Amino acid sequence: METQKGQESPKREWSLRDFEIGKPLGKGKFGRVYVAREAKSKYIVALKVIFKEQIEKYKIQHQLRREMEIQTSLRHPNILRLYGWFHDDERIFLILEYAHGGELYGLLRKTNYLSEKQAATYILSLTQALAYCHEKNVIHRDIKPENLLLDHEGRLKIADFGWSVQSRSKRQTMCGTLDYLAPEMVENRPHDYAVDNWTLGILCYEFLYGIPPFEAESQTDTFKRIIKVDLSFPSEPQTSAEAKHLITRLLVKDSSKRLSLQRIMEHPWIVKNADPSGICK
Ligand SMILES: CCc1cccc(CC)c1NC(=O)n1cc2c(c1)/C(=N\C(=O)c1ccc(N3CCN(C)CC3)cc1)N=N2
Repeated sequence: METQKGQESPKREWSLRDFEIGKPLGKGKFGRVYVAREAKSKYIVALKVIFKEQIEKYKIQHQLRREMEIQTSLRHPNILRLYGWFHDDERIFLILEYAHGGELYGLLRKTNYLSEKQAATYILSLTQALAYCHEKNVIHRDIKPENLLLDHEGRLKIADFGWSVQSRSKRQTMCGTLDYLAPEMVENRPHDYAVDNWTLGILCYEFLYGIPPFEAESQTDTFKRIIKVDLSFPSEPQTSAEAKHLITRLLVKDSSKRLSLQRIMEHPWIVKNADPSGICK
């Protein structure tokens, strides 16, 4: 945590005794996430509890280690902080930034779809976070609405460790949904940074229409629609030509032809609609 003067607190050894545990935020295959309060500073965090026997069982120690090292090294306003971690005999505890606003997915479900200003603001935040990740050679953040949180001011936070912990409020199709995967991913071809540009196109469409563009009854049909880039825009709700232009320039099968992150930030729809502060009231 930052101390009052805002400089980093020294790397100290944390333990469960340092925290008062609150209500569970979600649960799943590897463990649960709770609200927690650090006893001395009263600082609110989210505590992700992962069971060691689950990690041994699924042989993912190194993946977890890599994800934790990446997450600890990332410092960006739109990426959820991992402050530190500790463990006891049977569990590993991740001390995470607490996002008071909950899941963006919840907001999307409640309002069906977002305004162009809100959608553009979140796409800009995601683009800036991804540009930062790509600078640090981190690709393929698993960005789908279920992995996006909102802080107390409504600022977007990418909250994934590439670590699927299923929580109650997640879509059933969540586990293994193909909706967000680029053609090169679903065709199991080598993928690079440009998969994230594709996913930004998917999310922009879903923010504006409330459903991902290639949604279909079965995974096989979604698969077919993705590799065909079978993209069409519903007549409702009305969206601007610029918004459709941006989506069309991202959902391109040839990954080298997708709009770059820099060009997304300069796109007329983003420049006109996004709130640079990342907060759109
Ligand atoms: C939930 C466990 C899980 C499974 C899979 C992936 C992820 C990453 C998003 C997670 N979450 C995770 O790691 N999380 C790390 C987190 C975190 C989750 C979180 N907050 C919440 O989950 C949350 C949810 C609802 C909330 N509401 C308050 C306002 N109300 C009106 C509505 C409810 C407020 C906060 N803060 N850091």
